[in-house]
Amino acid sequence: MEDIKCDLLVIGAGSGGLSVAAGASQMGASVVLLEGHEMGGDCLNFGCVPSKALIASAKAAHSQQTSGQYGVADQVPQVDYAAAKAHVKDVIAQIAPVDSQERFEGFGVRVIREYGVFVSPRVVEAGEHRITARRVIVATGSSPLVPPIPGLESVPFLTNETLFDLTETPEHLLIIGGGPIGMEMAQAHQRLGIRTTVVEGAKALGRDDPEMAAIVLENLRAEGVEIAEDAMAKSISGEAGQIAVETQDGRSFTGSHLLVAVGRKANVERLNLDAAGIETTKTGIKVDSTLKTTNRRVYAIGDVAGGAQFTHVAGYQAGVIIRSALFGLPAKARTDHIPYATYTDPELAQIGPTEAEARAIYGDKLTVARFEIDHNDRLIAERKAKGLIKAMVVKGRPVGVSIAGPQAGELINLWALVIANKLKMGAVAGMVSPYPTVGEINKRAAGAYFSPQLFDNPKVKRVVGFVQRWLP
Ligand SMILES: Cc1cc2nc3c(=O)[nH]c(=O)nc-3n(C[C@H](O)[C@H](O)[C@H](O)COP(=O)(O)OP(=O)(O)OC[C@H]3O[C@@H](n4cnc5c(N)ncnc54)[C@H](O)[C@@H]3O)c2cc1C
Ligand SMILES: NC(=O)c1ccc[n+]([C@@H]2O[C@H](COP(=O)([O-])OP(=O)(O)OC[C@H]3O[C@@H](n4cnc5c(N)ncnc54)[C@H](O)[C@@H]3O)[C@@H](O)[C@H]2O)c1
Repeated sequence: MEDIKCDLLVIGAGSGGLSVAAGASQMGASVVLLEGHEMGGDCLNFGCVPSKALIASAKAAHSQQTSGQYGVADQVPQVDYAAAKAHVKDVIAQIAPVDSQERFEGFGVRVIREYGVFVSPRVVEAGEHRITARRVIVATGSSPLVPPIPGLESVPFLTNETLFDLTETPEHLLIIGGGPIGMEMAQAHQRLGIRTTVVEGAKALGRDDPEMAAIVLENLRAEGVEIAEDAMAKSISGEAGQIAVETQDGRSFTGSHLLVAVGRKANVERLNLDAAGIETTKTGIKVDSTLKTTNRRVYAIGDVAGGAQFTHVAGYQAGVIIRSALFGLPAKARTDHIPYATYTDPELAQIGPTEAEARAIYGDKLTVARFEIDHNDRLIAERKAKGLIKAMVVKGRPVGVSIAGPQAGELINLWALVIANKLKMGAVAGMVSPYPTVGEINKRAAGAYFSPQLFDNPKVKRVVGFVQRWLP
């Protein structure tokens, strides 16, 4: 057993752990990084990157099928599913060097490719190494939740960890779960020519504003994705190539392949957290607003910390704890300025509370400004003008924004800046956007906030009338 002492021990080389290790080592801390599986974690290997690469294949196929509207004859795309998966692997390989062991060793990080296990509040063992660190950061991520649905264990099924390795073309993909994974993968497969059915126990995209989700779901259904809602999977039967999902209300759905996408579970089992006095909750490791666990020398960040499960959240939290662990400065993690997007077509993006959530919090103080994306000239030119933006505004400041439409994930960036810096709607209204851009949507939403105050205001009309009488 080799004994190692260091300033920071980071457990998990995914989005959160790598950000801490890169930042802390380059600022002069001695850092040990443990990774039991693939460098890069879920995002690079089984999550964001492969899913967005497959969505790109699907978009290419869809463009061929829909080019007739631009005067360029439609064609039936010749999809090679295995080649699309080869493209996915190639994209992962292009990004992998950024997350590689070699790159981190170049920063001076000691990378150990083993799973870490706490043996005491300050000591972690990993293979033949015993590490004592001033501070420990648990960034072990999450894994697909496999629900205890009777029969699931007796049929072959896919999760996000195996889907991107599948090269045989499914004839009919059944997906249990209509969250972001289910809906992104449903549309991607449908566009690649694969019949797709989503079996959702409650409402598809149910975490989003229902009015915004409906815009996305309508388009997915129009493209042929079958979406069954209020369809809680109760039992599963069949065999490879012929799998049936029965729902609680007696419906039955059959497909050739099954993808299970019903949420995540935090990766805590291997850690032996009891030995370190670290408590957990139902969703992950218990942390306070500074991301400290119940062991004050140990932080938890990213998916394992049980909050919003996104790569940019893990990255943001990494910055917060570097401030506190390296410089001893107080640093609290905010959540009000965190955006997220679902990369269906159209996309769905959110920051802060939805309209219903904002009404519950702010009551009469809330104003909701809306702009129909159908009136954006650039999107009209591209025949993609469908969608909606809503800004939830309190005392002139946006607290939340919802966007359903093309490039919603890009458009929400501006609001992330505005909300992070507590800017007012006037800052967005006063900005000049180049014409014709999709980004004008944001300015139009701000305009929609001010127009009742300017155009439906008798006082303004009286003042203008008065001034006009006296102006030379
Ligand atoms: C299909 C899919 C698509 C997604 N798309 C997006 C997206 O578009 N945008 C977005 O923001 N988010 C997306 N996410 C979520 C995103 O992938 C996660 O939020 C992010 O990866 C979390 O980072 P993390 O550092 O917490 O964990 P991870 O990236 O999962 O890294 C944790 C690492 O810890 C390792 N580990 C676990 N236990 C131990 C141990 N005991 N010792 C050592 N190592 C250990 C694991 O092997 C893993 O490599 C997606 C997720 C999925 C599944
Ligand atoms: N674009 C992105 O940023 C992106 C993309 C994919 C995943 N993610 C992250 O990964 C997380 C996990 O995604 P997810 O889609 O697996 O989970 P999710 O929890 O968001 O959605 C799971 C869905 O499965 C349904 N469900 C649960 N049990 C069921 C059953 N027995 N039968 C039928 N339906 C059932 C739930 O009602 C829910 O709608 C997301 O919350 C997100 O944080 C992000």
